[in-house]
Parts: sequence; structure tokens; C-alpha cells
Amino acid sequence: MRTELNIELPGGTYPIIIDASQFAISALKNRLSGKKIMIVTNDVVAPLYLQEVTDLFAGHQVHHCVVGDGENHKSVDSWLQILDELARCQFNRSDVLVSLGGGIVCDMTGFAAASWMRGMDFIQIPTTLLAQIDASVGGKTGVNHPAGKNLIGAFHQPMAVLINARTLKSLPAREFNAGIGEAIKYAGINQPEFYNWLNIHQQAIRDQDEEILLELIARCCRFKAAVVESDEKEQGIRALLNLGHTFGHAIETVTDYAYLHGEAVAVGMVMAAELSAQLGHCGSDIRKMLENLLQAFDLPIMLDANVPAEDLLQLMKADKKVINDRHRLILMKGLGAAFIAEGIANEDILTTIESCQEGQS
Ligand SMILES: NC(=O)c1ccc[n+]([C@@H]2O[C@H](COP(=O)([O-])OP(=O)(O)OC[C@H]3O[C@@H](n4cnc5c(N)ncnc54)[C@H](O)[C@@H]3O)[C@@H](O)[C@H]2O)c1
Ligand SMILES: O=C(O)C(=O)C[C@@H](O)[C@H](O)[C@H](O)COP(=O)(O)O
Ligand SMILES: [Zn+2]
Repeated sequence: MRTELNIELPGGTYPIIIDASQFAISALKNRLSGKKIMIVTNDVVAPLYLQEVTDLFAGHQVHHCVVGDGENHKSVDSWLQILDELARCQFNRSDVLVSLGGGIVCDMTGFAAASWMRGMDFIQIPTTLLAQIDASVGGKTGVNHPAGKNLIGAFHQPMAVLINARTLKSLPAREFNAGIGEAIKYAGINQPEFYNWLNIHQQAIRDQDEEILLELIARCCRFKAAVVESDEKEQGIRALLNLGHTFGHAIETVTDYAYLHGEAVAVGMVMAAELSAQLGHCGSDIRKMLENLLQAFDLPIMLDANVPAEDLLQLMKADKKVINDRHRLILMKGLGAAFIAEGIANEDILTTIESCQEGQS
């Protein structure tokens, strides 16, 4: 079973191919003729899929770059490792990078592609649910800085996104659920009926029913593609895709990535709902609705009691959406009615964090 979507941007159109069991590289054959290929992956994914993907590029000169696993390796050092390998293998602008892995590998490979010789093509082959429904689509690339998540990066669109849902069979359950955190985010932004769909199909999603999973991936890619098409470089509404992320990125950094990205976004969305209610934008039922669905997928809804709220607030001041030292957060007027809220007071943020920490009712 296969679905093909296109994402149409001023710089060109590219396909998102969602296949139940194949890496759909044949769709790109003509555009790859004569090019050298470098597949970037990590030491967890390499033993699982690197040989299979390498074989698909038979006839090309294929190189590999295997980076370390985890957020602490989403770093300038790993980015440099990729660039060093490109230099050693004499890659030029007309050659192609391929990411094979989760969101971290996708983001870093994209950033290497954006920066090597000021820009070369790359193909996204995402192998986690989170990367298949979010990270591989839309061209945000980058690495972390000790001061925060994704502080270094560039917008650079891939030439294609090739999703093989079979790869999810080897994904640990905790990582799968973290991906659902980003799916629930789309419901919170502007897809209230998707909240119902996720609720109805909870069990089938957990069981990884093939048809339901493919529909889940296609729906999310469509939602994200539509937002990116209307605001590629986050001059406006693309910021809505950051629902839960201002809190979430700070949670990831302050806990040294004890929370997975999708888990931190889950807690961050609960905080965004709480803050929205506190400021009178919506009722307290929105927080409850989000909590119910997040918990159904074993996602956290409260922050560890040991995280000082003040430390989280300090990190939130480094968020990319901050303008002139004023917080800009994505809040909700209802479920599926997210908006950009400007100038939120520190005290309101602190009160929200404290009311979403373990030990609070
Ligand atoms: N660019 C974007 O628009 C965007 C969107 C969302 C998230 N992100 C970024 O994505 C990252 C999170 O991505 P993630 O959740 O995929 O995490 P990840 O890349 O760390 O992958 C999760 C874990 O699963 C392993 N793995 C990957 N595929 C596997 C498979 N098929 N089978 C078994 N194990 C597998 C990985 O090695 C890792 O240990 C964060 O850094 C976040 O900032 C970026
Ligand atoms: O594509 C986007 O835009 C997003 O915000 C998607 C997010 O899920 C993703 O985590 C993204 O990397 C966050 O972007 P950032 O600009 O806040 O680093
Ligand atoms: Zn995210």
C-alpha cells in the first residue's frame, strides 16, 4: 500500500512517499543518475537497515557516515563528523546525502546538506514515527547547542521524504508513543476531528494496525505540509507547529534529555493548555482532554517535581520565538484553536509550571 503527497513550495515541489513496507527509492532513479550518495545514520539504526538501504543504491558510489545515538549527539561535533566525511570522500554540490534514522539523524543530515558547499540535495528516510509524521517534513534542520534545543540550523528542504512504515516494527514502544505526542499536537493546533480519530483508533494504533498506521502518517504529513506550504520559514502561522515546544524544549534541556522530545512536548502541551485556561482563553476542559489522550499512550502529563520552575523559565527566554525579550507562546482558545500569544508575563509562566509538576493536583 502506498500514498504519495506533494509539498509545493516556491523553491520547488517534493514528494512524501508513504509505503507500508518498501523504501521507495526507485521513484527518484532519474534524478540520482551519476551521483555519489552518502547515507548518514546512527549506531542503533545502522545494524537494522543500513545494508538494505545501501543495496537500493546499487550502481552508485555509496558512502556511509555513522554518528552516535541520542540528543547529546545532535551536536556540532556530529555535524562536523558528517562534513569531514563529505570532504574525505570528495563530495560536491551535485552529490546527495541521505538520512536514515529518527528525527535527530534527519535534522543533522539536513543541516549538513544545507551547509556543505552552501547547499546540496538530501533525501529523508525517517525510521521513527515522530520523524515520519513531523521531523522529516518541512525543511527545519539543525543541531543542539548547550544553551538549548536546535539553536543552530537552517531551513533547507529535502528532495524527497521516503517513509517505510515497516521500520516502525523495530521501534521501542516508548519511542513510538513519543511520536504520538506530536500527532496529538496536530489535533491541538487546528484538527479537532483528529482528536476524535485518535481516540477512536487508540487500540489499533497501539497494535500498529497497518491500515490505521498508514492513515495516521498520511494525515499528519498532510497537516504539516499544508502549514509549511503557507509559511515555509516561520514568519507567521508555522509557529503553531511549536505548540507545547516552548515548555518542551526547556524541559529537554534542563533535564539533560531525560524526557524524549515527544514526551517533553506532551508535558509542554498540558502546560500550554493550563496557561491558556489561566489567562481566560479557554476552559480547564482542554487540559483534561489532552491529558486523557496523552495518558492513553503512556505519555507523561506532569513535570518531575525536582525541576526548578525558575530554571525552566530561564531556558524559555532563549526560545527562538522570543521577540524583544517578550515571550511568544502557542496557546489555545479551544482544542484545535491554537494561536500565537505575545508578551506572556514571567509570573504566569511560573504559576503554570508549578501547577503542572508532580505532587500538584
Ligand atoms: N525538523 C523538524 O521539523 C522536527 C520535528 C519534530 C522533531 N524534531 C527533532 O527530532 C528529534 C526527535 O526525533 P525522534 O523522536 O525520532 O528521536 P531519535 O532520532 O532519537 O530516535 C529515537 C530512537 O530510536 C532509534 N531508532 C530510530 N529508528 C529506529 C527503528 N526503526 N527501530 C529501532 N530504533 C530506531 C534511534 O536510534 C533513537 O535511539 C528531536 O531532536 C527533535 O528536536 C525535528
Ligand atoms: O516544523 C516545525 O516548524 C516545528 O516546529 C515542528 C516541531 O515539532 C519540531 O520539534 C521543530 O524542530 C521545532 O522547531 P524549533 O524551531 O522550535 O526548533
Ligand atoms: Zn517537535
